[in-house]
Amino acid sequence: MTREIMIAPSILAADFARLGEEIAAIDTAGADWIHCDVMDGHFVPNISFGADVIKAIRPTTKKIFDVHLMIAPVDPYLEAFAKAGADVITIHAEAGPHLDRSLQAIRALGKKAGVSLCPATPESAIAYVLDRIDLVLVMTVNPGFGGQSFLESQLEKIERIKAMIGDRPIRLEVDGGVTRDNAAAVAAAGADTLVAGSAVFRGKSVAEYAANIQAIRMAAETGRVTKLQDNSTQPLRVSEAGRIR
Ligand SMILES: O=C(CO)[C@@H](O)[C@H](O)COP(=O)(O)O
Repeated sequence: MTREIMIAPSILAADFARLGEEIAAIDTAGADWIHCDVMDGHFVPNISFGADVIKAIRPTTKKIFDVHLMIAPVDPYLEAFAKAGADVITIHAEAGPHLDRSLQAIRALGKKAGVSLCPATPESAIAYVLDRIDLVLVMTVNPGFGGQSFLESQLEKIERIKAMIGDRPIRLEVDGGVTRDNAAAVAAAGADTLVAGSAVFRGKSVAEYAANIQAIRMAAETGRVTKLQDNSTQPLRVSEAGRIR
């Protein structure tokens, strides 16, 4: 099944001092989803923000809030993120202790459930939870920091997961080091939802963010890479409300 490409800028790369304005800017610039990276300094070696920040920024946009929890344990915090306004809650297969139970809890809270795999984790980790998920997130860097280089080794894993998904209504999201230069390969491997932090938030203006988002989208949709100086000429196309489909 071919799905519409969604671009999900990671606000980890935004200016935190102006977070609300930055989210409004990427909304105007054509972001489909808003990707929120939650880090606990335990599961990953960095601390970002928690449910209170998500609650505070929720009113700045109507776009889907795609919340990626890089935390362990996760179960005690699911309700807080659901109440804060997350639409999709993605947890790590490695975070434990009981992936199946946590995924059921996310759906019981009325949210879309996602599962993420670190680069060293094989796709077999999700074999028995496919009926419990709405999204798989393949990490193409080791989680914890923005601005790292894309791990090419993960392309094969994306292809394998795409085959496992088959016709199931599950989105295949890729996160880490995604740029206009590798977006075509990522989409060709089977990804339909592309997270990008540094590659979107480079520049300062809404126009620059829009050009960055459009260049990633064009590469993913057409397989053609847009050169940096060319992208201001590309028409801006925003998908309809960034719905999950
Ligand atoms: O979850 C993570 C990192 O742990 C990602 O969402 C990165 O924040 C993406 O940033 P770039 O690699 O695109 O700069």
